[in-house]
This record gives sequence, structure tokens and C-alpha cells, in this order.
Amino acid sequence: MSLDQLTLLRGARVEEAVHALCGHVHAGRTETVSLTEAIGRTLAYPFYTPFPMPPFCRAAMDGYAVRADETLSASEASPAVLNVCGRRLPGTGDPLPGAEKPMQAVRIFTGAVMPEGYDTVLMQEAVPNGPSDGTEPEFIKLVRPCRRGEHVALAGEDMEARTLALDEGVVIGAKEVAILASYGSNRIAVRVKPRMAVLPVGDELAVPGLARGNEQIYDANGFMAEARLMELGAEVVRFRPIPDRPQAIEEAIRSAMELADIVITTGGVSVGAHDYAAEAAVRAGGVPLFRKVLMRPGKPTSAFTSRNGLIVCLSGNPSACYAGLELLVAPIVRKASGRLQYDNRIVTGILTEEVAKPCPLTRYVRSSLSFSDGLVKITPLGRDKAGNIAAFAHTDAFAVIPAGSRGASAGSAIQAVLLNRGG
Ligand SMILES: Nc1nc2c(c(=O)[nH]1)N[C@H]1C(S)=C(S)[C@@H](COP(=O)(O)OP(=O)(O)OC[C@H]3O[C@@H](n4cnc5c(N)ncnc54)[C@H](O)[C@@H]3O)O[C@H]1N2
Ligand code: MOO
Repeated sequence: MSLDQLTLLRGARVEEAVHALCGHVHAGRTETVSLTEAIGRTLAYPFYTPFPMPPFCRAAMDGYAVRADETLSASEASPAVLNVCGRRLPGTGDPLPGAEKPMQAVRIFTGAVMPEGYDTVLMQEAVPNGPSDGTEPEFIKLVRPCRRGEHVALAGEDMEARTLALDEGVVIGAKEVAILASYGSNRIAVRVKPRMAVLPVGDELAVPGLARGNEQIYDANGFMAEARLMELGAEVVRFRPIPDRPQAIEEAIRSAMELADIVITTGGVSVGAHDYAAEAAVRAGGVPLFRKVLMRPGKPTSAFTSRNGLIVCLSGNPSACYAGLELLVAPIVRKASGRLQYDNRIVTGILTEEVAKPCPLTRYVRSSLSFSDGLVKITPLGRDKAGNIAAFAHTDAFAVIPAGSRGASAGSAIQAVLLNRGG
């Protein structure tokens, strides 16, 4: 799956880079976890319903269970009078003596099992002499016929037994948990989390929480990458900043490879005299997949195959690091987590403000999204220099400005990559 020599030299287009990276990751083994532990994990197998849903025929309203046939002749002039022979509460199924006799009704509440032979529920509000003041009548008078089957949920009307309820590879969130819990499942087969390591590289980096020297900046990328990878479902080990020394970086990559299948470095990957990340990746056994990506920001992004997975070297500039994370790393984490849909999502929308920058390479501009008049509006955020972080506060998407253009004018239709997805 490695790119050819020419591609290696000219740099990989984003789609080529994603394709090459994804060719080297596979879903991990499966493990069984509880329903609560399954939240955010990927379902390893399709889930087929073990029994019908609802499991029994039940009342869908509070009122009276009746047999519709017995109400056919009911009218104002000649009401049908039904004797209330018992009560049926949710969670109970006690016998109802006398319920089999003609002209009976059973007081029933939403969710309760329908009594044998009863096919319809009359809402209590529709009963003229019903329990409006809290007292329960001994008989009810109906002045019109009931519609058979009304306010009754039939067994299996939602899902039959042995039907596909959840696809393999879905991320288990609240909606999926609702389905699994409804079937009483508490041992869920999910994919093991991909093991990833994050290595921030740079002499200038200080650790948040500790003092910063005057010439230092705090390590933002290490924490950003850790956060994003966790959001995407990976198990992450974040290293403390590694100095700009080839040996130190190589050693850190080697120890990271012991802990993780996918190693992410950030910083020290460009052409500077002290940019050693790529060299260290090779010395640690990495075989180059690509040494630059035809995108801005993030052009120096490089990737290597390793003994047990991948080493991806992201740029140090925070927006370049972020672009690499979202555009290249997110798909591989999704795939390694067992998701069958792992590509980034793209929408087409209207650019609200001009982007006036020559774009020899495809440019990904941090932007906010809004929705009005049925249209997606893409607003590029200002001061989008690669080293700037302010735009992160409002970024929903990357506006994609095509390579070879001189930017894009306000009002033009462009594509945008959706960001901030939990998974
Ligand atoms: N002569 C050239 N210089 C540069 C080129 C080039 O083609 N020719 N490319 C530029 C581009 S594009 C980028 S992007 C940067 C990428 O450089 P590196 O990936 O080697 O990153 P560093 O030089 O280590 O750092 C760049 C910048 O980011 C800050 N940084 C680094 N790590 C972190 C971190 N963990 N948290 C927050 N900020 C971080 C660092 O202090 C620098 O300011 O190279 C251009 N140069
Ligand atoms: O490509 Mo650099 O990543 O512009 O900032």
C-alpha cells in the first residue's frame, strides 16, 4: 500500500495519504464489556434482536381495555355500558376474574400487558363518566364505537425477533445503548481500543501546570492530540515533551512503539536544522510512506510504517498539527477502532467571506458553520495563520480551497470537512 517513489517525492495528496495510512491499520480483536463500558466503543458484530419488541401486546395509553366488537352499536341514544372488572398495572399479569364475560372493561395503564381477548384501549379522557375526579367508576358508558386496535402496541410491531437492529462497526452512543438495553444485553462485544502514543517534540515546550521559562511555550499539541484521539476512541499515552535531539526522539519513538500501535509525533518535522522527527522515525525502524502532504497547513506531515503499525509525524504549528489530526489521523483511528465508515464527512456550502490567498496546495481554512435559509454557510475564521490558536474556539469545519486557485470569493459554493465529531 506504500505510495510510489514519485508520489513520495512530490508529496501525497490528502486522499492518497489517507488511503496509504488506512491500508496499514486494521480493527483490533474483540472484547466483552458491560453496557455502560460500551459507551463510545465500536460494536464488533451486528446485533440481531433476540425477541420481539415489544415483547408482549401492551396498552399505549392510560384508560380501559375493551373488546372493540362489543362497542359497535354504541351511540348517544344507546350507550354501550361495560362493567369494569379489574385493573392491570405495568409489570403485572395477575389473572382478572370475570374478564372473560361479555361487556367487560379492564382499567389499564400505559405499558401494561393487554388482558387476554382484549384488543383496544379507550383513553380515559374519552370516557364520559371516566375517572376525571380521581374516583374510579364501576362501569363505563361509551357513546360511540371504538376503533379496533386503537392505543395498543402489538408484540413485535417495533421489531420482530431475529431482525438486524444495529450494524457491526457502529459507535455505541445513547441511541444504540437504548436498543441494547431494551433487549437486556449487558455483555457487549466491542473492538479493543487502538493503542496510540503522542510525542510532542521541541526544546521550547513546557508542561502545563509547571513553570514556563521566558523563551518557552506550553505544549498545546500534545494535549490536543491526546484529547482528539481519546474522543475518537483510542487509548492514549502522552509523553512529556521530548528535546530536539535525534537520539532522544528515536528513543522516545522506540519506547512508544512498545506501548502503542500508532505513534504520533508533533513538531520537528520540517526542514529546519533541528527538525529530527522524521530522521528519528527512520532510525527507530520506520519505513517512509510519505514525506510531505500537498496541503496547507501541515505540508511537512510525514508517515512511516513500523514493526507493529504506524508512525505519523505531524507539524508543530498548532493548526497544522490539528489539520493532520483531523484529515489524516482521524480516519485511521476510526478504522482501527473497528468502524466500517471511517472517512471524514464533507459538506458543500456557501462561503460567506472571501478567502484571498494564493493556494498552490489545497488549503484548509478553519471555519465556523451556520445553517440558514436551508443552506450551509461557511465562514472562514480570521487570523488563520498556522501558528495561531484563537480560531480553535469557533472552528466547526475546514473550508477546502482548491489547489492552484487564488482563493475563493464570497458567495461561491465550496466543500468543507466537518470537524468536532465525537467520533
Ligand atoms: N525554511 C522553511 N521553514 C519552514 C517550512 C519550510 O518549508 N521551509 N515549513 C514551515 C511549515 S509549513 C511549518 S508547518 C512548520 C512546521 O515545522 P515543524 O513541524 O518542524 O514544527 P516546529 O518547527 O517544531 O514548530 C513550529 C511551531 O510550532 C510550535 N510548536 C511546536 N510544538 C508545539 C506544541 N507541542 N505545542 C504548541 N506549539 C508547538 C513551535 O514552537 C513553532 O512555533 O515549519 C515551517 N518552517
Ligand atoms: O504547512 Mo505549514 O503546516 O503551513 O503551517
